[in-house]
Amino acid sequence: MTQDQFYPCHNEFRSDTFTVPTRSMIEAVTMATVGDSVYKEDQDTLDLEEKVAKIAGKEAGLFCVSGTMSNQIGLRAHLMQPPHRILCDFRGHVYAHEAGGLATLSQAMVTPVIPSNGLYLTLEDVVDNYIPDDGDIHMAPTKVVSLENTVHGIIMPLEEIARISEWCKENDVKLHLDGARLWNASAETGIPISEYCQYFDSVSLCLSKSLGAPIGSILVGPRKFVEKANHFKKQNGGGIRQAGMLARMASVAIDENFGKLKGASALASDFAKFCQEHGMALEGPADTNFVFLDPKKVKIDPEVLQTIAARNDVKVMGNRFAFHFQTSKMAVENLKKTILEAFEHSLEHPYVSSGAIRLYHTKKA
Ligand SMILES: Cc1ncc(COP(=O)(O)O)c(C=O)c1O
Ligand SMILES: C[C@H](O)[C@H](N)C(=O)O
Repeated sequence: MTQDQFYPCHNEFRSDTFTVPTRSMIEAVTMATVGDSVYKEDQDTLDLEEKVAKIAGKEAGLFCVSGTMSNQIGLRAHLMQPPHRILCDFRGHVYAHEAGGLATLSQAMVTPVIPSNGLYLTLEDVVDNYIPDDGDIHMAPTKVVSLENTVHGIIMPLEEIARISEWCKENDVKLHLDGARLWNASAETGIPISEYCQYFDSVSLCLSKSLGAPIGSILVGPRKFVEKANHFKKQNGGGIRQAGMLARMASVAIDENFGKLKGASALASDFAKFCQEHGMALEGPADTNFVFLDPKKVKIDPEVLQTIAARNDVKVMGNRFAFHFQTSKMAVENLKKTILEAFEHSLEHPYVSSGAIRLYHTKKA
């Protein structure tokens, strides 16, 4: 990537959601169909839904404006009659970052579980926290287990997913995957998306994160399930009219950028190694495109980090550093300079956070 080819987000480490449409995506818009996708009359949208459903090995797909929408309407479509609850990782986006949607749209309780291995949920974590539907009127029974892969950039092993899936089937519990970054896991492991998805009743696959599409996620699952989820999509204002332009861009994103995900992970691994070599502890392994510093051990003041980052022309947020196919190597070097300066400052002035450690530290976010 030469200087004049830098993407506007080349120095963006807050999230891979900041990736921007490529020239080919923008050019594709001029050929997009313009049917009304609420009436299922937009061919490009139908083609994208079918394409991703096929990639996932599922019957049907539903284009949604966001990952939050595809997760929340998917979980809602699984949940029939309150009182009920979902079980998920305490870091799970469906619980931690979707504005309490489970409580409002699904009237659901949540069991947020801290993984006993510190990495990802195991079957034992699920069984130890599951509430059976046994008539006990004090309880809200567990009706859905919602996993996330990757979770904080960590790849959940297929074997563990298979164990949880088998148990869910035996116990009449639905299994959903927030697969916002399943693409990243698949790129790293070489395991096809469909092999991961086979274990789930539903999967939300984001196109607007590491793949670089401007908007969109696809919820995949059985056709009847997707039809019901579409009902909730419309109910919540997600019925988009001429979605073909967005669908076209997303389709190009899949075709052109999936192969670039490993490169982003390589940049993340390099940065993780740099941090560790300079005495900074990670919160977990940098399996894919995220590096999380352990905020309990690396006591960097987020505001100090932001000030130093601005001086070095990089954008950061909290203790997470995101890498994507539009990240420049120059920006990674500036990030290393930034974190080193902030870490050295913290050794003299350790930061103690008050309240929950949150991903969003900056007032602007
Ligand atoms: C793991 C995960 N799931 C779901 C979402 C929601 O996606 P969106 O921001 O498009 O609502 C995000 C956000 O990037 C995410 O990180
Ligand atoms: C957490 C935030 O909502 C967004 N999903 C991100 O990963 O940046």
